[in-house]
Amino acid sequence: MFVLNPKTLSASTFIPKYFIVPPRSSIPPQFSNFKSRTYCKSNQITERGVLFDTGDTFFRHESATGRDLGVLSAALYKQTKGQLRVLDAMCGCGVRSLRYLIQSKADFVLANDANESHRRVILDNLGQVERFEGEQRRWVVTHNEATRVLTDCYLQRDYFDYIDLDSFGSDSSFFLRATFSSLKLDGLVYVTSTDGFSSGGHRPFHSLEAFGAYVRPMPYANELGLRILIGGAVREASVLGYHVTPLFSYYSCHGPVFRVLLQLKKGKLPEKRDYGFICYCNRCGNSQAFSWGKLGRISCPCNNTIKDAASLVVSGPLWTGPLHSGNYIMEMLNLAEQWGWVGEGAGTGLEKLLKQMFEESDPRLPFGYIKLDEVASRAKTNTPSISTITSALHKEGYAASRSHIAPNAIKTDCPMAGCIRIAQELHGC
Ligand SMILES: C[S@@+](CC[C@H](N)C(=O)[O-])C[C@H]1O[C@@H](n2cnc3c(N)ncnc32)[C@H](O)[C@@H]1O
Repeated sequence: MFVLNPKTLSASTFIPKYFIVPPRSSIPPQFSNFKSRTYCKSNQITERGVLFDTGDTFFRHESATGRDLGVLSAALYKQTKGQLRVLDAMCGCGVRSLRYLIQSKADFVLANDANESHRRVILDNLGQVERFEGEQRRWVVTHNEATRVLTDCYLQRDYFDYIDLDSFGSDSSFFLRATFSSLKLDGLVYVTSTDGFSSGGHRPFHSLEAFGAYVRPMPYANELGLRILIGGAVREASVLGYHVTPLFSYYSCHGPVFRVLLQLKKGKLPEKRDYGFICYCNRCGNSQAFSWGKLGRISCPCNNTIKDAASLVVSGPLWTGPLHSGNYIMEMLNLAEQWGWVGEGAGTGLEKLLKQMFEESDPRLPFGYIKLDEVASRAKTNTPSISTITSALHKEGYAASRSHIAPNAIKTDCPMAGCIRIAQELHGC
């Protein structure tokens, strides 16, 4: 699709064509399903002190935490790079665009939604920015199909610092190549998937199409949802000669919603072992990650071999590396503290989440999580409490943490047999 890479050509000025709105008939049929689903009738809502109207657009209160994380990361970008141009490619009522302008102090936001009927509510919401700040307009609203907007920006060498892709299902994969083409190097993409069927391994051929990963049922399905989303992005970036790494990954059961913040860099993935396959053994409950070279020769320490396909399950290729950067999560937590979003009187949700993400970023912790119900059923005991089993694991020198993805699970480098033994010892067996 893209032959020239203008990022490597000299920069030139251009006249943005954002106001050109194509007739609806120019939207390809696969994107014609733009009817807004009204989850919340026209009403005014305040999110972290920002007032906006949801109109008749698709809006979910439950996504507020995902929006908080986006706003924090965009603000950190602005603080470190000194500039911030955001493309909110599927803006709905424009709440994110508004928050990027007001809270992240974006220099410019292009708010796009293919559904033209959202125009009034988006304009009203973003119109507040000038009313309160009395400054020149820093935003533009368009109603194009997202790939067209992204491709136009790429062709005009109008690169963005931060692109928010908040699409339905597994659609985001469709936009990734055009997104990476219109993003600055070191720029950030905040991408969403709501495809819980693929991560559950219920439609491996669909996940293959959408994310390039053949996924089969495994106990840590919701982590797989994040890993196939990142893995799909790694694949798309590599086609263009780039690589991406996640700064944070966030799962919310409301939807479900999988969100990752990716940073674009030039060249190949530095750590090849971060992209590969994972294998789960139904017989012993252990998991392992492995690269292309070992595919076909995989066996489990319990002597289960790939020939016993029913009990040794392989998924991939997908992202097998870290889900978060610990340092980055700390920076987000510090900023959230400065803004009064965490700490005394701020509610515990965001603080708890960021602290759990920080714990999960311990490099000793492998991919996946172990559900304590599975430990209990293998150990034939009652389910141990998370705090008891994690402190027992720490005492034995293992790394162990909660998982923000699954409330009744732990992440640990202790093999399943060790967890079973500890659970039995805790119950005096
Ligand atoms: C999940 S909603 C966005 C919600 C919004 N970002 C928020 O946080 O409230 C997805 C939006 O994408 C729009 N949309 C769907 N497919 C699109 C496409 N191909 N191009 C542009 N917009 C699209 C829909 O009209 C819808 O408003």
